[in-house]
Amino acid sequence: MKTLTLQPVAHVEGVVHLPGSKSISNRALLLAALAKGTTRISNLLDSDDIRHMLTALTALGVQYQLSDDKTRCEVQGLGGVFQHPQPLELFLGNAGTAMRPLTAALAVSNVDVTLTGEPRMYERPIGHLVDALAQWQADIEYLGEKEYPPLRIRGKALQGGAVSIDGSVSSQFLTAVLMTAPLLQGDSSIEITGELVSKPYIDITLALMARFGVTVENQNYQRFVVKGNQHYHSPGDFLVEGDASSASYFLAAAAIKGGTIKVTGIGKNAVQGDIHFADALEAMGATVEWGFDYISVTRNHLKGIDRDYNAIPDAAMTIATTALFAEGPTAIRNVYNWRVKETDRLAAMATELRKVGAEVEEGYDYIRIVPPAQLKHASIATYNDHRMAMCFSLVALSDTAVTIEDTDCTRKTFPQYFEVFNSLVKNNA
Ligand SMILES: O=C(O)C1=C[C@@H](OP(=O)(O)O)[C@@H](O)[C@H](O)C1
Ligand SMILES: C=C(OP(=O)(O)O)C(=O)O
Repeated sequence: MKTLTLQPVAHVEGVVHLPGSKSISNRALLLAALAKGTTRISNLLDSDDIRHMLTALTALGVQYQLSDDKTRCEVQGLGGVFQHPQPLELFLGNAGTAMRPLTAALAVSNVDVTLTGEPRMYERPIGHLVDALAQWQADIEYLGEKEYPPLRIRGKALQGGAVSIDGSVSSQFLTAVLMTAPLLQGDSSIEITGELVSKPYIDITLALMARFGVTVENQNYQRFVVKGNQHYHSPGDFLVEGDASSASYFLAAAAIKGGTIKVTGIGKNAVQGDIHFADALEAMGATVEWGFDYISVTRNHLKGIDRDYNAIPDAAMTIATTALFAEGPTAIRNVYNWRVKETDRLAAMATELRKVGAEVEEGYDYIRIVPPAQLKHASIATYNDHRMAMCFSLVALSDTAVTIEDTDCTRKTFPQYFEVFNSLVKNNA
């Protein structure tokens, strides 16, 4: 286990060329695999979550060529569902963007697959997705605890029709159902029950499906209608946007200790909801500039704000540690599903923020943070959660060092995170 102590940072500035978006990389790979034609993906993310998707596609017989640096991938589409009738086991780590969409795609394919993962994956619910697929007569069996992976999927052609899906725990379930719906034999309609969480990720899904030639009728995020018996079609070249969630750490660093930091690979028209993290920083007082292919943030006096972050749960974690540098309290509300991600993020965040001296109130679906007058050095546990490690690096932007335990957990989405962070540090400027 690698532990890293970051010394106090006096100043940050620079430019970061963002690695590709995790959410877009895994969607693009799956749709490219199912599509007719060859897709040349560039700026693909190279991280554990993407590796799990690639390994699964290989096992399922998909042909692709990955560049040496793993950021370009040419995928030969199957032109339809997966064909692998022999029993197969696929290990998907803790990648929600592999587990959920593959569950649905495999349920309509000619396969007999067992989906496994890391221990934490077996604590992350998938019942709402399986319930929805069961309404299409999918054959999915829980091999462990009911409503959790591992799963055995005996895929087959499915007719489609009307289903309802609970959207209140994870949008990835709806994403999975939507991406699979065109591959059904008949038309389908998907009705949402409960408050749909993480809504902007549905926009990513619909945008990607459109790039691969399939349109969905979106009735105000309450009902979606999709024609059956369709094919995805390769767009030819596909460029993955930079990862907006990964951008949040650098933009926050600038707001706290800039200088100016510019991130490139995303901009004002990006499809990822997490670009709106910059709006939260602006509301806290930072100066934000938007270009077509960049966002830049410059330091200003920060004040705490009280907001609903349901739309951007990943980037919202970065607000929790930015709050340590703001005047007054900060509240992050309506993030119940932090509890079912890489760890129980509400509990983990509260525990670790208290270690550096903050006064924290943890509710069922919110966290409220009062910054201390003086941060304390602490050894931060990361709970095998990449975002805990990345968020807490910001503590070093004070006159106190911070120790981050198990920095390797950033491999899930951003293996080079600490090198990039260090490249922005200008203590001798
Ligand atoms: O669809 C996606 O790519 C994602 C959706 C979000 O999950 P939930 O919908 O479970 O909140 C997000 O937290 C996750 O990192 C990626
Ligand atoms: C919640 C996350 O991941 P996953 O895609 O596994 O849900 C995340 O990256 O913060």
